[in-house]
Amino acid sequence: MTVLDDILDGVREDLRARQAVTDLDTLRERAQRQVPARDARLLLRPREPEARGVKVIAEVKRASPSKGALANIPDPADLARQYESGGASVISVLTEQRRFGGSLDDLRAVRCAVDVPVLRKDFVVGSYQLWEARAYGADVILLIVAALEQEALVSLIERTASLGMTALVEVHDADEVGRALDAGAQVIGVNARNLKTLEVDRTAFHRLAPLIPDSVVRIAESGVRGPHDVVDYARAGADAVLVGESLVTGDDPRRAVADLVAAGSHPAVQAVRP
Ligand SMILES: O=C(O)c1ccccc1NCC(=O)[C@H](O)[C@H](O)COP(=O)(O)O
Repeated sequence: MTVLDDILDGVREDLRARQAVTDLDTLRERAQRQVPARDARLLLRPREPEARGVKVIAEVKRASPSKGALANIPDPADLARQYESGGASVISVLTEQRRFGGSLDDLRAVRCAVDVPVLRKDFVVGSYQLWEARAYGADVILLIVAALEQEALVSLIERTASLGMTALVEVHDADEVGRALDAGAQVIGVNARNLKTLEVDRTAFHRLAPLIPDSVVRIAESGVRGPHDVVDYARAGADAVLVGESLVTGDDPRRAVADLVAAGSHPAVQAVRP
């Protein structure tokens, strides 16, 4: 059994428990009371070329299967405010509880604290979680190709769009890039972390980005240690980087995000983008 399989087993069990407490109709009503989802795609890839550069998606991440406990984060709303004031374009909130220490309450707290779009980062296995995400104020949802059959992926991408949200479709290899494109993904994240071995290979983005058409937003996920990695991903054509560990383990998250944003928007970086 892989780490991903193990995570998915726990996710399904926790999902059944939540479904027993809150039925879909109740969730739908809550989702309909939310303000419409914000357009994350346009923030990650602005129309004006001069506003481009590499954007930063900053993650609220307490723990991980690869590293164990990372940071205490007693007030995720405060951390999200610091990320936003450092210039993050999107805030990612890990809501998986068992391995990442996150929750839907974290998602709600962050949603209430910031104006930028919020990503629910979890292991989605069914549409109930999309309604949940919208009901708690998410604008973006992560869909991991490796965790889904193709039919489910297609239908979850469609459902995400019908809820007004943006699907960030995560891939790890060329086969998954093909599946994401066939399913209609408009935003693709290449995760440098192998979800079977947990090893980080930053060259994955360089290999897979050329397979992703220009019309699709390209995000480099995982393993960003500092501005030099942003510059490196810019060279390979990233529109954005998704960063967790290096932000939550540092002592000044606002400054750390600001440094990444500065690297991503530097004229020299713009010049090396393909
Ligand atoms: O972070 C992990 O160990 C992990 C293990 C298994 C599945 C997913 C995992 N992480 C989720 C993520 O994709 C990252 O939180 C995100 O890309 C940020 O990565 P990092 O900057 O390396 O914390």
